[in-house]
Amino acid sequence: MPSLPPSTFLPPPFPSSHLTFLPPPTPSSHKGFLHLRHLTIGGSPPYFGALTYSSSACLTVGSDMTSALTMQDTVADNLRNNPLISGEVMVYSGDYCKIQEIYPGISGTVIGPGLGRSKESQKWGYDISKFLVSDPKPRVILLDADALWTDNDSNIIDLYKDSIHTIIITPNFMEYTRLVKRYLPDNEGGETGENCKLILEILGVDGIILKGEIDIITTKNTQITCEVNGCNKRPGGLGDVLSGSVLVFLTWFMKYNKNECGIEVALWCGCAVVREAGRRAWGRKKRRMGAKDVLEEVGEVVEEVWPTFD
Ligand SMILES: NC(=O)C1=CN([C@@H]2O[C@H](COP(=O)(O)OP(=O)(O)OC[C@H]3O[C@@H](n4cnc5c(N)ncnc54)[C@H](OP(=O)(O)O)[C@@H]3O)[C@@H](O)[C@H]2O)[C@@H](O)CC1
Ligand SMILES: Nc1ncnc2c1ncn2[C@@H]1O[C@H](COP(=O)(O)OP(=O)(O)OP(=O)(O)O)[C@@H](O)[C@H]1O
Repeated sequence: MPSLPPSTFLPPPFPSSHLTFLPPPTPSSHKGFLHLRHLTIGGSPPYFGALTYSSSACLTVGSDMTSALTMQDTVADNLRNNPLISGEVMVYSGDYCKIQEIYPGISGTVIGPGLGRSKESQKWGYDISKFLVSDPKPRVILLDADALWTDNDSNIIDLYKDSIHTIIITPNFMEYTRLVKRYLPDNEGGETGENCKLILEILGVDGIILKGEIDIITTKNTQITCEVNGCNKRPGGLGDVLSGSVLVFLTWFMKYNKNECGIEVALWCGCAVVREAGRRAWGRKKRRMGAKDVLEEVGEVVEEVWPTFD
């Protein structure tokens, strides 16, 4: 009987002192100030689960408040029943009213989980992206899943090229393959790590997490891997848990980091936490493990690696 692989969370592939960027708990901070507010955008039927996983991960990792924006009332109703989504659940179908109201308080956004690939949902994602990109205050924006879909006349990702914001993309194997085909057609057989660097430059983004058996993290300055032991099953939704988790670590890093290191540290933390949570969920549930079980472990992992003291 194979036993659970051991935890390989620590040491990280950089000095452990670089892990010390999480906000110090204090009893006096007001809502959204210390652990920040986040926004997840996507979720069209039948994919509202993806948006739920991503938003829930934000809160479980430690966000003060997470809001969600979707295009369908039915999706919004489902999200409203999720106690982990403590912020507004908004439906956008024609004007930016509500998102404009809350956006000034948002530190970071994920766009894409369950967004869908139909013409209608891609156009919706494109319109929202125009709003996100045009905001004059630099923020963190993470493009995941269907925000990376490239079979359109106008691709969402092209809007984010060289923007003032910190832009991260988190493709899975297929999403990455499509990006290489679209943006590096002559280099399809190229070495993966090398192609990641080229894709980063062509897209004009700040970071790429290529998810897989090993997560390859590429930034403008470096490339590292996250090889923390994970789970032996790939239930749908793990990538969504990853996008919400990475978002929170990165917004914390942007606000609180005082070490001499780059954003790859925050990206690695998000990947490592989800992989370690996956290892624990696998140990507990084996074949019946789902993304929800991983989500349940994420907060424990964060607390063990970065304990809070009263
Ligand atoms: N709960 C929800 O609501 C969730 C909703 N989600 C939403 O689902 C939608 C579809 O997303 P996706 O990622 O499944 O679609 P896509 O990119 O076409 O990949 C599928 C194809 O890729 C292949 N394939 C995959 N990995 C491979 C590998 N390593 N190596 C080789 N092949 C590999 C695989 O081939 P197969 O293994 O089946 O032969 C299959 O054909 C999307 O809208 C997303 O937002 C998800 O977020 C999940 C949770
Ligand atoms: N072969 C693998 N071995 C170990 N971990 C993996 C493997 N493939 C992916 N992972 C981990 O699973 C997580 C999600 O990656 P995955 O490729 O399943 O994303 P995804 O397809 O976008 O997920 P989703 O189902 O949410 O769309 C990442 O944390 C990644 O590190």
